[in-house]
Amino acid sequence: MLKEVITIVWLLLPAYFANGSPVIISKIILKLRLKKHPMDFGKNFIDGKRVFGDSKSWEGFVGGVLTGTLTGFIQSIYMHEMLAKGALTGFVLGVGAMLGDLLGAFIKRRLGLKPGDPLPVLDQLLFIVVALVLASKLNLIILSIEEWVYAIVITFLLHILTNLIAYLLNLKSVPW
Ligand SMILES: CC(C)=CCC/C(C)=C/CC/C(C)=C/CC/C(C)=C/COC[C@@H](COP(=O)(O)O)OC/C=C(\C)CC/C=C(\C)CC/C=C(\C)CCC=C(C)C
Ligand SMILES: Nc1ccn([C@@H]2O[C@H](COP(=O)(O)OP(=O)(O)OP(=O)(O)O)[C@@H](O)[C@H]2O)c(=O)n1
Ligand SMILES: [Mg+2]
Repeated sequence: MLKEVITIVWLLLPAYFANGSPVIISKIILKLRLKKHPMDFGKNFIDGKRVFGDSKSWEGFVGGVLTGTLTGFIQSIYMHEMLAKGALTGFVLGVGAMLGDLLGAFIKRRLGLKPGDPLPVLDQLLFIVVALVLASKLNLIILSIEEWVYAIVITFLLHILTNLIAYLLNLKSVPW
């Protein structure tokens, strides 16, 4: 059981770090009094609400993808595997995580939820589902049904834990 958990967390680590990094990157940008650039350029969707909202910035997205890529690259050094494959897998998991997060924000805005409002399950899981679907479509990571179940349960629990930590560390204004 523990072996499976560690294997899955190791596999998903680029997506985890990609998803967690915008929180830290945002804090750094704020501390440096720099400006974040919203991915929707401040525009509204046809329903008159913001497309994604100010919570989705280009800096966070690019930072997340770079963090995922770097994580995959470092993993392949540690595992003495092909560096290019590790970086590519990290890049794909990073892009998938950021796209999943973006899709979540799009859905939440359509539902009239403000940035930071909770949407349980979607908040915790959409990023990893999109990352894994993208990685499997590109034949980089193919999980069995059992591994999918592990991935969903572990991510759900880790997301709650890390968001609580981020809140306690004053990195997020909400613990979710
Ligand atoms: C890896 C294993 C087996 C266990 C990890 C146990 C654990 C609790 C690690 C703590 C990770 C950590 C450093 C937390 C600090 C708080 C923090 C900054 C969390 C990130 O933000 C929370 C959340 C944002 O999600 P949301 O935008 O969707 O609301 O991120 C959720 C993250 C996950 C679900 C995956 C778990 C995350 C990790 C294991 C590591 C997170 C890594 C970082 C935050 C470092 C980012 C690196 C750079 C370069 C800034
Ligand atoms: N592409 C991204 C993703 C996240 N973030 C930063 O990371 C924080 C936490 O991300 P998340 O929890 O996904 O956003 P929420 O604040 O919950 O907003 P939303 O309801 O849109 O998910 C965001 O507030 C934002 O400061 C960012 O700048 N750019
Ligand atoms: Mg959130």
